[in-house]
Amino acid sequence: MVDNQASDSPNENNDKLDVLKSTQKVIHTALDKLGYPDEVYELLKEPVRMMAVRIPVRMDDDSIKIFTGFRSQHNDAVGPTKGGVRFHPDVTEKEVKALSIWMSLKAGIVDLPYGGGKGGIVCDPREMSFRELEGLSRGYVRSISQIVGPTKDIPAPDVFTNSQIMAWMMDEYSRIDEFNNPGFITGKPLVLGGSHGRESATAKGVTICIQEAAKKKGLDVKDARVVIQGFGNAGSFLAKFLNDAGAKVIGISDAYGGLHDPDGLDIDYLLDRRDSFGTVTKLFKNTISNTDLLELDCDILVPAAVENQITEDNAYNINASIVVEAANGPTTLTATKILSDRGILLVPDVLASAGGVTVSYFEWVQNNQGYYWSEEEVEEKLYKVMLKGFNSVYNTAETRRVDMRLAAYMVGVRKMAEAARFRGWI
Ligand SMILES: NC(=O)C1=CN([C@@H]2O[C@H](COP(=O)(O)OP(=O)(O)OC[C@H]3O[C@@H](n4cnc5c(N)ncnc54)[C@H](O)[C@@H]3O)[C@@H](O)[C@H]2O)C=CC1
Ligand SMILES: O=C(O)CCC(=O)C(=O)O
Repeated sequence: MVDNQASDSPNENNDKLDVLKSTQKVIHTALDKLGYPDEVYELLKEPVRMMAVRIPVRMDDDSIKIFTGFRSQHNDAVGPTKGGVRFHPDVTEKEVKALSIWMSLKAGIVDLPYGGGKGGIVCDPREMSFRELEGLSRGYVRSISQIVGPTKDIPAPDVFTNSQIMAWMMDEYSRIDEFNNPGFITGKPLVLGGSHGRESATAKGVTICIQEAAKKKGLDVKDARVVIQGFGNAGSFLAKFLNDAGAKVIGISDAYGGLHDPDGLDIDYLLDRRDSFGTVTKLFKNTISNTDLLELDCDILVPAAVENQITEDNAYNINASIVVEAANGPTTLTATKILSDRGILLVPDVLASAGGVTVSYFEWVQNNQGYYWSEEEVEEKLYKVMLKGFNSVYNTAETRRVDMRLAAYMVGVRKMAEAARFRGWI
């Protein structure tokens, strides 16, 4: 039996889905286990900076709509903050804060010279035109321009944002700065200083974690049955990589439902038919719910969509021996404990999804030096970084007898705490 970070009392039901509270709880436990005093927790439990903005956008019908956006900078002791921008109707200030804390932890685990940042806008880009999205992207950059920049805070893509949106944001920032500034943002198109391999980097990193986790469980990926929730940037590339590696992808889903075929889905066909928001199931009559998808009998389950998908309500019904979190925050703390007690190996988000920010770092380095790397160089470097991150978390979990999430927090928080101490902040 390993030590788990969570044990909620029954009257704390809402708190269990509060991603900020739960991440604070694990940070506290991780710092305690590492022997840091309480001041360190007081510093790290909230972002050092949080900006809320109101963005007016002229819509296609000539009306003006005001959108709410956020940029959270968790901690910049190690270096500039870094993290994606999410366009989603469910974005909240608390969620963006938690997402920025997770970015700090990722940077610590894969040893990047960054702290964590994250942004979000409350909107549904699936219902906006191309021109309205451009107005919103540019308006967001104007609103946050004072606190971001290539040596301050570097945005990137996340849910429902892509390389086109990064291009508009880079162009707007370059106009404000009166200087062509590709290092302001990552995840750009290649012709604007993007990096080879960034688009598929998150899925590549997840694939490396799956391969390593499978070895630990004595499972061969090419014999594995895989279920993936989410068919966007992370989920669709992952389906492709695993399918190409010989695994049988038997279930995938998007926001509207899931597809299941115990003999394996035709991934190349689905990739061809998905839209730019990762929607594909609308084209099919025989779909299953996301709830049923998560409970399918499989070897490897990958939540690659949104938060709070595996909770105490379904954790006992998860039918996989390995769960690898491509999404940020898909499993609650209570569910983490249930899965761990059931002997399911859970590779946590802050490790598994760190491939994206790793190649974003490579993109920023290439922009700063004006010298660009081949796809092979990027892949080789990403593999080394992810393997090292996986091993340090796995070994910490083994030696400290804690679950992989707590181990990842222990590895991730240390660099930040040390940097803050050397700077004389605590
Ligand atoms: N894009 C990146 O580089 C990185 C993404 N992530 C995380 O991976 C997850 C997925 O992100 P992306 O693939 O980039 O987003 P995306 O926008 O490309 O795709 C999102 C997918 O999730 C589905 N989805 C949205 N809401 C859903 C819901 N309520 N239930 C079920 N499915 C839903 C969408 O239909 C789509 O298939 C997020 O948690 C994100 O933060 C983590 C690290 C890096
Ligand atoms: O590529 C980046 O800088 C950030 C990616 C991101 O937002 C994430 O890992 O959640």
